[in-house]
Amino acid sequence: MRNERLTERLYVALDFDFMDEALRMVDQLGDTLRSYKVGMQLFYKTGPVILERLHAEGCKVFLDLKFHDIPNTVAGAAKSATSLGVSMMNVHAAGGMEMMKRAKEASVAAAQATGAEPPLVIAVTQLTSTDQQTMNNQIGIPGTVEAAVIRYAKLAQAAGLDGVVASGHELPAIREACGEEFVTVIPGIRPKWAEANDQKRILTPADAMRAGAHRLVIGRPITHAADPRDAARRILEEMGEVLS
Ligand SMILES: O=C(O)c1cc(=O)[nH]c(=O)n1[C@@H]1O[C@H](COP(=O)(O)O)[C@@H](O)[C@H]1O
Repeated sequence: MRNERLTERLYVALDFDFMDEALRMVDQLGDTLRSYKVGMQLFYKTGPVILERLHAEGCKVFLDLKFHDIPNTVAGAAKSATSLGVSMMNVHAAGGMEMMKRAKEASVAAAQATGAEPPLVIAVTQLTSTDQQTMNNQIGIPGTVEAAVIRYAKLAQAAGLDGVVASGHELPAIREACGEEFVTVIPGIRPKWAEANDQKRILTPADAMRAGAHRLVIGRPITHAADPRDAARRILEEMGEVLS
């Protein structure tokens, strides 16, 4: 996976209200980037048609709906999402072993039924907007964020999932606990020139690549930039410098 082209290792988060805005961004970015993340904000407005449009443009799609429900319901959701041809989807690790296992199994079965490549199913660990104080005092999980993330990552791996979404801060510990092949998808990425916004556990693109990230997810530093294409190019350059 680390041999993938650089442009396939950066997913742009299309957090927009309307399909037109999202497609305008894809058009603006052109062939600079071809991998996109569609999350709740856009998908709940447009439904699957946004995925059809992105696939028709030859783009890869990470469907980020963060499933978290009883195992049977999540298995059904994973089956439906797989039928939409996405290349990656996520569930909350906090849903537990059976939920994650059923999601992966349902996804593989749905892909096999049509002869399609099964999407990666990955687990959200602790959100990058959560700091230790929030996790301990509000959510009620004791200990360090890193310990909580590692526990979730090991659970996801035991459930047969392909990887996790986590902040770059926990990357080295995840690699040590789960091995090099376990996919790490890293949001909360902020180049030095961008604002943190609501993200708490952030890393620069270069630091995330240095720490061994498989894929980065970046939204506002690109989509809210005065020149999104230039912002994307600068980020790809920063990632590339680490790899060269
Ligand atoms: O699952 C995710 O993609 C995700 C997990 C997480 O812990 N933190 C996180 O920021 N994300 C998503 O990654 C994207 C980050 O966007 P920006 O903060 O604009 O770069 C958003 O679409 C979030 O929903």
